[in-house]
Amino acid sequence: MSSIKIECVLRENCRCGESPVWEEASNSLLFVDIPAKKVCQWDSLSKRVQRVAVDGPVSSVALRQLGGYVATIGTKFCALNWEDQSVFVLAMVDKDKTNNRFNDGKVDPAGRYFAGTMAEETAPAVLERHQGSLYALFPDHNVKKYFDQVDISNGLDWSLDHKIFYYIDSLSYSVDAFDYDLQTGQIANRRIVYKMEKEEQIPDGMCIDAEGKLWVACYNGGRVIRLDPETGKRLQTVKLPVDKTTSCCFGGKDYSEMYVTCARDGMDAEGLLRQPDAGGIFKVMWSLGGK
Ligand SMILES: O=C(O)[C@H](O)[C@@H](O)[C@H](O)[C@H](O)CO
Ligand SMILES: [Zn+2]
Repeated sequence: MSSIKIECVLRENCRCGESPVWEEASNSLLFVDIPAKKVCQWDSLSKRVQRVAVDGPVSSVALRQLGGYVATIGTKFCALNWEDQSVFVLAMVDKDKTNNRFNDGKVDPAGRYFAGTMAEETAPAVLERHQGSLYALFPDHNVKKYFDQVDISNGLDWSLDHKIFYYIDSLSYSVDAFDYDLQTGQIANRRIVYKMEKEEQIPDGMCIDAEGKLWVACYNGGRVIRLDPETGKRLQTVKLPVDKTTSCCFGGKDYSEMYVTCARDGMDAEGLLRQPDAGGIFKVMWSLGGK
């Protein structure tokens, strides 16, 4: 067994930290604070943070090939110019659903920005149900709608051979898979690969590791879990000192570390006293010997 070290690298007090993305070129971690309407870039070398305020709840951020970023803000797919902090709207979805916003999003290996929507919450996981849909912004800026009836569109990623798309609708309490066609961006044949156990609570953000295993952040579960999508078995549990773990990504040197975001919203005063690092950015490190 290898040993694990967990460290809060940034006490950012995010209301709802989300969408951690490693930016190799700048050795930094990008993330958002959804209700605080900000996109952040934490430089892992200088430890400095840059924050860009936007005009709506920003639920995901991704790297753009041209430089700069793309982000989902409110119900809009946007381009974000980091230098002058300007936002350019690329497309809008759910025009008939004024209470909706985007939630988690990620870019597929062919440059399609997948992101799903949800009704705005009145409290964490309390919302009008079945209001969300899953979309993708294609490189030509056309938007494709995949399906609707989503409660809380959340974690997503692709298998290493790009033939499977993994997806989480949080209130289904499962991690699902679809066949994926990278050429066309089509999905098919939805099935469940993992059902959450009770203490694991609500499945939220997700990423895949170099061995093709899935890592799922468990909101209210204070942990990330490693799953084998082929057998449907949980392989590992990594507990964090905060309950509202929202998402995870690999980063750092050779992508050997994991970054985990979390939330403060929904915690009472006593909870915040017990978990003062809630809303911070956590780093998980494995000692030599791998996972
Ligand atoms: O982080 C997200 O994906 C949502 O925007 C959050 O609000 C929580 O996940 C949700 O409340 C728990 O399901
Ligand atoms: Zn999420």
